Amino acid sequence: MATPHNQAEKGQIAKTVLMPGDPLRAKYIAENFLTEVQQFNEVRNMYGYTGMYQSREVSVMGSGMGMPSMGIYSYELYTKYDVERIIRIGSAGALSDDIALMDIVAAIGTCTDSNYASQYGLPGTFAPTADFGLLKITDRIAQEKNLSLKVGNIVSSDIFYNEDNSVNDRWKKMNVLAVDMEAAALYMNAARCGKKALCLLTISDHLYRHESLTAMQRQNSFQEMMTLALDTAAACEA
Ligand SMILES: O=P(O)(O)O[C@H]1O[C@H](CO)[C@@H](O)[C@H]1O
Ligand SMILES: O=c1cc[nH]c(=O)[nH]1
Repeated sequence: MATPHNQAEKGQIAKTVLMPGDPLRAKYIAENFLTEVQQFNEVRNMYGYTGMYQSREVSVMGSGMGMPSMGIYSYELYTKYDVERIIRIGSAGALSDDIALMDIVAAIGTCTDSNYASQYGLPGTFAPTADFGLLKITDRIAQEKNLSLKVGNIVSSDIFYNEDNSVNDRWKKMNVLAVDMEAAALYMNAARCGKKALCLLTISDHLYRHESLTAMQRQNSFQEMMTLALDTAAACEA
């Protein structure tokens, strides 16, 4: 049953999986928020765990950085392990003047500079979008918790260190809120596999104000996003 990247047996992974880029963030969630935790993967140190949260089974696994890595892990979860929904919980750089450090962004859609969609041979440009049902649940929970959730478009880039600063200006002019590196591959895999996905991002850097979170702010604000994603998972159908 194992894949080249995941040693789990079928049945060891919950229907809903939270995916941070960093496998140590997955470990942190398992250790601090889940009970009855079982580790299902350590291949390449891409840790994966299943446990209980509010009486519901939830898994959490790292995706690694970039679309090829997210592409592999999410495709395997959807197609080999019968996972129904994946909620990415990542960090992002803000483009918009209306977004502040520690804000949580929910990506209703994601642009990309990657050619990931070329595999589908489409006669035009594909628009990767979040699952509306998941997004509605997250938005409702955020309102109940009085959290500032910014819902909008993002861009998933293949390039972290871009020497051309004008690239950000051009996305910003299209009202793109923030930059990550994985959401587009996740949304495309979900669409292709007939599954559900949502990407939540905590703003760790502002690319115009040149601000970034301290280690302590990072930990606290990521915890808000983690509980928002876990509460969303718990509110989903089994
Ligand atoms: O914090 P994560 O989820 O890794 O997300 C962001 O951080 C990494 C870059 O530092 C990229 O993976 C980007 O998408
Ligand atoms: O600037 C940033 C910060 C986090 N993640 C990104 O992809 N870019």
